[in-house]
Amino acid sequence: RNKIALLVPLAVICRDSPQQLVGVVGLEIHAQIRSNTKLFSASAVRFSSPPNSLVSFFDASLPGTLPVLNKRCVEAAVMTGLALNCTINQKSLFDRKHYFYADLPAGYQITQQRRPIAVDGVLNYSLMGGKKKKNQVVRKSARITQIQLEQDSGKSLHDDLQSQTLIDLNRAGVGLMELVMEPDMSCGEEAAAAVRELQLILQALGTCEGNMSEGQLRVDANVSVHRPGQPFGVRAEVKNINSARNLARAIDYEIQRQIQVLESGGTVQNETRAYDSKTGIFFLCSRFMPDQAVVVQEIRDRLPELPHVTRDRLVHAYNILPEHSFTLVNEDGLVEYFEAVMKQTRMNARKVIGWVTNELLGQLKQQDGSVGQSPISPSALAELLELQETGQISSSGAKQVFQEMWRSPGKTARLIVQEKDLGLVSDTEQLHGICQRIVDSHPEEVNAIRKGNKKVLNKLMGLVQKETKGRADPVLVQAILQDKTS
Ligand SMILES: Nc1ncnc2c1ncn2[C@@H]1O[C@H](COP(=O)(O)OP(=O)(O)OP(=O)(O)O)[C@@H](O)[C@H]1O
Ligand SMILES: [Mg+2]
Ligand SMILES: [Mg+2]
Repeated sequence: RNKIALLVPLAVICRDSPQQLVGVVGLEIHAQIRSNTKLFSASAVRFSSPPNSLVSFFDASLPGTLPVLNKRCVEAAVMTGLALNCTINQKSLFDRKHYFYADLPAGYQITQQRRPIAVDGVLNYSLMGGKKKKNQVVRKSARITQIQLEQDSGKSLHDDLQSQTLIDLNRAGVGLMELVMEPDMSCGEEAAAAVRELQLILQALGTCEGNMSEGQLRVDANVSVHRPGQPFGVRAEVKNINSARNLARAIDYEIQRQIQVLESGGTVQNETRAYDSKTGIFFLCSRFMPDQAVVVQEIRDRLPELPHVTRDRLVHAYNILPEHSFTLVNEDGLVEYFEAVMKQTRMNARKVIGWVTNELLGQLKQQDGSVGQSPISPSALAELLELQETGQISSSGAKQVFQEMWRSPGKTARLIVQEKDLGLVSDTEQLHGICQRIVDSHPEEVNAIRKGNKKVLNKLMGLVQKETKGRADPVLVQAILQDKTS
């Protein structure tokens, strides 16, 4: 069950060329449904609880117990299906998938195969690419064959010292959505971008927490290679991947491996699981209860703003670049932070983006922190930006203040400007004096300016700023220097 992929960082270029063998990738994604109770029983769903403390008779498959379908799980799957442009089947059926494994006490998993809850969807996602590489948003899509509701299995805990395996059934019966996708992708980078987008959508919907390292989102990658125009090759399955980055690496490694196998005259083996005989239908026999009805239209009305809509909205509302909308949406809490700052400052959005993505994210990345842990609140940052915007401090001064605010949380920008004497020097007389000294000591530059080389003026402005440690009011300095060199 635990095929471990050997991970070697390799990049596969996502490009079609008629002679070359290229990768074909289809994902199966298991998303644990965010719900208080399991799919068919009232046991609680919780992580890191004592082993076997969340197990009802049904979860342990004791005879005489019956499943009761959890409405919340159905709603989550319907909502996810709607967000992914699926058709919702008004009537769907459960099937039994029989296989024998210690952490599956019934000997079968209740899943959906023939008539799943949602079908025919599409996941739209984007990559950073383009000719100049990585500065253009390239839009892609991958079709979703179906979304099926199914039970999670228990967990096997291997005790190597005593060479025995212990079973924890806390996870047995937790609701999963399996998203089966068409083989529409061609390399690891695409798969990773698609999974990241899906993760954002699930989190926006609240139907799955989407944490890959905790196993809430598990991705199996089916990988094959072929020559474009030819039928697909035999697929191998790569499992147990715990991050989007490792997913990309594992897929690219597998594509390269298969290309090498084929080019050296070998054949790719279809590595399938031993336990997937798909027999038997399971009917959920229950009386119709009106309060248990799931109304698709009601869920459609409740859909929250999805990540691609958020990105479009940000681009239009603030006139920012598409790539910046990706940065904002990708970082948990950053959209809210940015919009809160925007409400409280007159500074232009693109300048604010610079502050948020360079200064704020830069600091957070250094400390491996999240936006929620920023010692500088949106309103504190807005206050600082206002000082810059109204010409009370220069942009380099503002950056110094930012660093100081980071070090001493609670101190306002205004206070730091006072304490450190970082305010802009706009005392005309004082600036006149400084400018005169610079003009007197640089006759060649002044001559060049008088002959029409206006660029040299910037050099003089730089010298004034050097003398005032970047605190001179740039507008005033420019006016004074222009006057003195005309
Ligand atoms: N030639 C191929 N190359 C790459 N991927 C493929 C190819 N053919 C099918 N796939 C992908 O394989 C996956 C098949 O998933 P599906 O759940 O239907 O069957 P399974 O893998 O046999 O079942 P299980 O759920 O037990 O893993 C899909 O994601 C599909 O896109
Ligand atoms: Mg599979
Ligand atoms: Mg499958």
